[in-house]
Amino acid sequence: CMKVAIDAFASARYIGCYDDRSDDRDLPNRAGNAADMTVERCFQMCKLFKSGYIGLQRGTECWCGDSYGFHGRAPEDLCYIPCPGERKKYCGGKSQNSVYSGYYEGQPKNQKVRIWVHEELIGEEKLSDIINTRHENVKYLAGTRLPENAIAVTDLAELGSWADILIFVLPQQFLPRVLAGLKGHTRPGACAVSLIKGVFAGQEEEPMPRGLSLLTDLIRSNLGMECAVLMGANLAPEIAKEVYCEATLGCRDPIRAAELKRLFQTPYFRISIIENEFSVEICGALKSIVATGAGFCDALGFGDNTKAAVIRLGFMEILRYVQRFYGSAGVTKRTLMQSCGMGDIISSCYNTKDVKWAATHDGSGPLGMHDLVTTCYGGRNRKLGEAMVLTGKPLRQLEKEMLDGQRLQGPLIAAEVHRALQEEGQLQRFPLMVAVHLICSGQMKPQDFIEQLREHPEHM
Ligand SMILES: NC(=O)c1ccc[n+]([C@@H]2O[C@H](COP(=O)([O-])OP(=O)(O)OC[C@H]3O[C@@H](n4cnc5c(N)ncnc54)[C@H](O)[C@@H]3O)[C@@H](O)[C@H]2O)c1
Ligand SMILES: O=P(O)(O)OC[C@H](O)CO
Repeated sequence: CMKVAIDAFASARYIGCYDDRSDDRDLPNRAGNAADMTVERCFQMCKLFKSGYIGLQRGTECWCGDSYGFHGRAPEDLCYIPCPGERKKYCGGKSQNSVYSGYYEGQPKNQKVRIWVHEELIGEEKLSDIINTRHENVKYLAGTRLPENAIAVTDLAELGSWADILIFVLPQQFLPRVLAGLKGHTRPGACAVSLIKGVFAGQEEEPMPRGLSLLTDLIRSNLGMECAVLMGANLAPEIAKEVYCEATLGCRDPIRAAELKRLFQTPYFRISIIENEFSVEICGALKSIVATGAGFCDALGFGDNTKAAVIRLGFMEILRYVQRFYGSAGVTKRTLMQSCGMGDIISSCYNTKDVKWAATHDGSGPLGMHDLVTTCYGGRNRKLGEAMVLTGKPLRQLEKEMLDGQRLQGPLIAAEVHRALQEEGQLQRFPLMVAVHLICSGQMKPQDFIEQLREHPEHM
């Protein structure tokens, strides 16, 4: 996965009031006039120009373009003329455009999506050049043809000054660096969506606050914009194959939530919305700890009964954690029943078992999962949890050998959770998460994993 910035919105989204000049139009294409002008009407009129932006002026004029803001932003009260066909919206001022972004049915494929790529050399070629010429990310999503409107860029400042929506999908440990590159270079009115399953582990020079820090809070505070979350039982190679799946969108603003849903949802990628962003994000992070524990179970040769118990106890600990730390924020059990909760635990804990099966049967597994063997996606936490016990190798060595140097998220998150629980005197109530951390950090023998669960509070 990568960080994506896109210039399209699945419906009209107001950007702001911008100055225009009759001798040098900000949005250069005049689509026409309409006495009953509406925002949607102007989008329809601009269809011919395949523009990402529209500007409405003097109530009835419709302008189209691929950029805006050349003459600067104007005070909002200068765009005071209501649209004659929908008086709740504004259609510009005397020399100002009310600018909207969006797209209409049939157009999205023409819109450009810019993908920020951490530049790497693949042989002698730059990864960004490979993506832009061969339309394949040969390192992180090999075998999937990317659409030609997805353009790889390497300059974060350039990306930030261009994108209306910033979508973050990268391992948590790289986020601070990426935010530093974007800071001060984002567009007014831009918003963010985080797909990162993790928690902020802090940086050495900044002592951590109590409890877990959410990555979305880091995005919000660094970039000064709203940040929704999108999490689900989603393995990238399967999504690339357009296999049916679902995800949960956490977004507190119902209008933005509806817009984002229209943007992301496809016939094979179905989305449920819940308001509580925290709970969606925290579920996405904590499931990696449970998946690591499921990997221990597989390595230790316990059967399906034990693994089912581990998954359920992990599930109950996530619920307990969310209620303990985010209960006052109105989190309900409903979140855990979403794709970001139960669904994700299942996909993380079982997927690579199927991969292994597929691999040993010439790749003829029922889900055609052979691709997963060659990528570092599906169920890595389970897989490395298993390998840690089977090989006895240190985690860092396995990360080098099996994840091409990437850090595994489960152990990082488990360490943070352990710290937060210790601060609150809650270690006893979360024996599974605690045991995963102690095993990953070499403080407990894997063989003692199940011993820690015999007196689980769920059974008391
Ligand atoms: N929301 C969801 O439904 C969902 C589903 C699956 C995964 N995820 C999450 O998406 C995130 C990323 O996925 P992934 O772990 O599969 O990663 P990945 O396989 O997409 O690859 C790693 C990425 O890190 C970038 N990178 C490598 N070195 C870097 C550096 N030094 N600085 C900055 N960037 C660097 C690479 O360019 C690449 O894009 C994780 O947090 C994962 O949990 C979310
Ligand atoms: O490979 P994992 O263990 O990080 O899991 C990937 C996704 O989060 C599954 O939804």
